[in-house]
Parts: sequence; structure tokens; C-alpha cells
Amino acid sequence: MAAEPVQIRGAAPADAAALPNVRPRNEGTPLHVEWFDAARVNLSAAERRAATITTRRTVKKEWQAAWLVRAIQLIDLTTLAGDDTEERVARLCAKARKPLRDDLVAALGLDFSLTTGAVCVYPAMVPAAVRALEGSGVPVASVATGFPAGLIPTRLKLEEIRYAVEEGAAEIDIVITRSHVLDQNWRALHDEVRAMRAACGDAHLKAILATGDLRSLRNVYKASMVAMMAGADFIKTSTGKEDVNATLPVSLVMARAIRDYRALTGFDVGFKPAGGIRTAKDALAWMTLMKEELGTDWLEPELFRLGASALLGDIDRQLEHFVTGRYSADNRHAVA
Ligand SMILES: O=C[C@H](O)COP(=O)(O)O
Repeated sequence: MAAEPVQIRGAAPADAAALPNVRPRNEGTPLHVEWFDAARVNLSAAERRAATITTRRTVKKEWQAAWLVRAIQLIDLTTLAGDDTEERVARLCAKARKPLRDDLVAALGLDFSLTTGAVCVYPAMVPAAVRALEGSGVPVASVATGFPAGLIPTRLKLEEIRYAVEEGAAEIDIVITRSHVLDQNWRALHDEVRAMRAACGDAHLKAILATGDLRSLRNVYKASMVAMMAGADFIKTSTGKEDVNATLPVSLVMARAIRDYRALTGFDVGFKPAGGIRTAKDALAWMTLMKEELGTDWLEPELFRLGASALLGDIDRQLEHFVTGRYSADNRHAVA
């Protein structure tokens, strides 16, 4: 079965910031354990359903370029390495501003300014990223709260968020305390994410659940619900540093939690799979999952991001193949 084309919207009008935001931000709710306590997740059913995304569903060839251009707009272009430097961050930001070569942009007939969804860096790199992205409209996302393990005192986690926001990060990717989930201490998890959301102020909060550490899909569902009740703007699978990072079955469970939370509260919460997403085929699989489970609003950067350090290169390669009919040498493509 084939997926339908995505509508690629152009650049936002210059005065977009002045327009009223029609989608209200998730305010969160008090903790309602009864909303998820009885939830059961059938692992093999989730795996079977996720498998159909890559086998039964394909994006028709003539629509693939449009889907891949949209995938670029959804990427949180990431560098989270111990040897990051301001120069590396500046190069990454240049890719975020201009992800494709001019000849490919012209051949694809793109009449808008194509950028990635955001650039995601460590807090110490936020000032360099903000400088490099000035005037581009590309937001800077910062990880925080003792990423990736999250095992620093709460006071320091909140201070780290405030630092990144003060330096200009518009999005904060926090990590939750995994032991709160493993101990089923939902009150502690709710309080923690609530305090982080308050520290974010106007910056949007993405709650990284580190699903590879949570031991069951049932825990993934419960942690997703509590993070949303605490006011997360996005729920995100992984840091990219766990042994198992983004997978389709985990993403399916998180998408169902987003659907359930929406039915209960009316709030739309975004989703960000991250960690190990490397190929154009991966990007299309996650986009198809979003479209089928949550609808086309979840193909917009406002509600869906692909967290990836090494995806853009393959998308670039596939788009070049689409335009020219051949693949060029790897060294001609973006490393990111
Ligand atoms: O948040 C984003 C992840 O760290 C990216 O992981 P990756 O390097 O496997 O793409």
C-alpha cells in the first residue's frame, strides 16, 4: 500500500512571529495515575504492527523527493560529542541553514528557504550555535539536566536549563530520572518534569525518556503519559547513548500515548525519535508511522522531529539520485 504525498509548505511569512499561535501549548495536568495504571502493552502485537510500517507501506517513487525534503525540515541536526568544538558547531549550523546544494534545490524546484528543524547541541555550545544561526529562523535546541544519564542534583539540572535558555536556546531536551520509572514513582517523575518545564519558561521542553533503559513497553507508555501530564511539549525516545535507542515499536507505543493524552486533554504533544536514525529509509518509516498513527499534523516540525547526527548525508544522497539518476561518491555528501 502506498502512502500519499506530503504537502511541502514554504517558508513562513516574515511576520510569522507576530501571528497568533493557533495550537495551544500543552499546559500539563495534575498527576492522574488512573489514566495509565491499568494500561497493558502487548509486545508482540506492537512489534507486528511496527513491522507493517516498513513492509506493507511504501512511499511511491514520485512522492519520495517531497517526503525527503520534508524529512530535512524535521531534522534536529545534532552534535553531542565529547570533542565538539565551536568550529564543528558552526559547520553544522551552516548545514542547517543550507542543507542541500543550490543545483539540487533548483532541480527540485524548491521556491522557499529550506532549513533543518533545529540544531541540537550541549549547553556549552549554545552561544556558538546561536551566533551561527542568527537571522536564519533555525532554533537552537540544547540538551540539559545532566544529559545523558541525568544523575546530577535537581538544583543543578534546573540551573543548567536556565543557563541554556539565557544563552538563547529555544528548545530544551531534558532527560528524566530513569529510577523514578523503574520504581513506579510517578509523583517524583511528575514533580521533576514539572519543575523543569517551569525552568524552561517560553522555551519548549522535550522530555527524553531513554526508553532503552525503561525495561518494558508498559513503562514507556506510563512514562510518556506522566511526562505529558507534567507539561512536556515533546516526548523523545532516547539520548543516542543508550544501548538501544529509537525503535519503531517503542515509537508506536509513544504515539499511542500521545493519542490517548490528546483524547483526555485536547492538547497536542510532539514526538521525537532519536538515536541511530541514519538512512532516508529510516526517516520515511518514522514519517509513515506518524502519519498513520497521529495524522499529517505530525509531519510538521511543530509536532515531529527526527533527532539525528548522521541522517542528512543519506537524504542528500537519495535526493541527488532522484535528480540525476546516479549516486556520487560519499565524500561529496554532508557528513551530518
Ligand atoms: O538527540 C539526538 C541523538 O543524540 C542523536 O543520536 P545519533 O547520533 O545516533 O543520530
